[in-house]
Amino acid sequence: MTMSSAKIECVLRENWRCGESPVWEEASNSLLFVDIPAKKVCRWDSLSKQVQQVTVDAPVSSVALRQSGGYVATVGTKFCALNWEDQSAVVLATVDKDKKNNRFNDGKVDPAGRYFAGTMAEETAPAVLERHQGSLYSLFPDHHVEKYFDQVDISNGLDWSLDHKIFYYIDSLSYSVDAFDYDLQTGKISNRRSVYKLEKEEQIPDGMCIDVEGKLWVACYNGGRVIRLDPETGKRLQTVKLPVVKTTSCCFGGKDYSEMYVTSARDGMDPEGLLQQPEAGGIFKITGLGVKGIPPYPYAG
Ligand SMILES: O=C(O)[C@H](O)[C@@H](O)[C@H](O)[C@H](O)CO
Ligand SMILES: [Zn+2]
Repeated sequence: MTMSSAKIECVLRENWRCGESPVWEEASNSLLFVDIPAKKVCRWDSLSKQVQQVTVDAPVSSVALRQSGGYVATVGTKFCALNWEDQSAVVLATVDKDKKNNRFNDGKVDPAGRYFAGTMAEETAPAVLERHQGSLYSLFPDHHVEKYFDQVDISNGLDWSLDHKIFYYIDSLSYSVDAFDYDLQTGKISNRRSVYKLEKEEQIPDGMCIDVEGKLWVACYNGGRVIRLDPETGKRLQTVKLPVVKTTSCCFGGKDYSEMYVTSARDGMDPEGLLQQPEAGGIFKITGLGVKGIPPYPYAG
């Protein structure tokens, strides 16, 4: 597989502690993302190169567009609506009320406008946490929450097939990319199976997105790469290495969604690693991949 034309550029070197949940906002030519432990939602304007930030009151693990304006975000164990202008967050629903050590992790909106996000126990160090404490949820447009399953270790990447009939999901510590049958009408999932098991050097699967050919891109935490997978054959099609090891998530954006943006983390790195990887915690842009992505779905509530 050729990948020689891919070009990688660090577009933002503000050394985020744990960048996550990149989302392209076409209307503002911007990349939204979060810094989880810094409790920040960030918006990088790709034209002016300026970053705006909104600080919330708990770790913020994902952000998504909202059809009626503004954004939604998962903050602590709350689904919130975020007003960018006045920097206010309004709670729409709370989960895991009996689990004080839990927080949300990755989240994404489905093609019908439901906001899916899963939880995990708070980590004492990267990937070190009480196991099986998380669950997967979705916030419907009417603000009610449905729970899909529990026993999750680190709820992470998620996306839907182009025909909306499959939901792809990563529980990081299973080292697997899984698929479910998806019923877009009801938002129900069934028939869980694995479509790809990570190889040792690929390390921990984290964020994920789909491209226009229906192939999956998975950011490999500690693996310093994004990999492209064919969920039908279970084969890896491509590996793109980045100059930092803690690659956390990826999305397509830019003109016609022809660029890929990759977030990264610096939390958990020792001083020597930070010296060797000064761009750790930066945001990267990959061009020349030769495949495009699709626009993110906005939350419909
Ligand atoms: O970014 C996330 O999804 C988690 O919140 C992170 O803490 C790491 O991914 C995790 O440590 C590695 O699995
Ligand atoms: Zn993640």
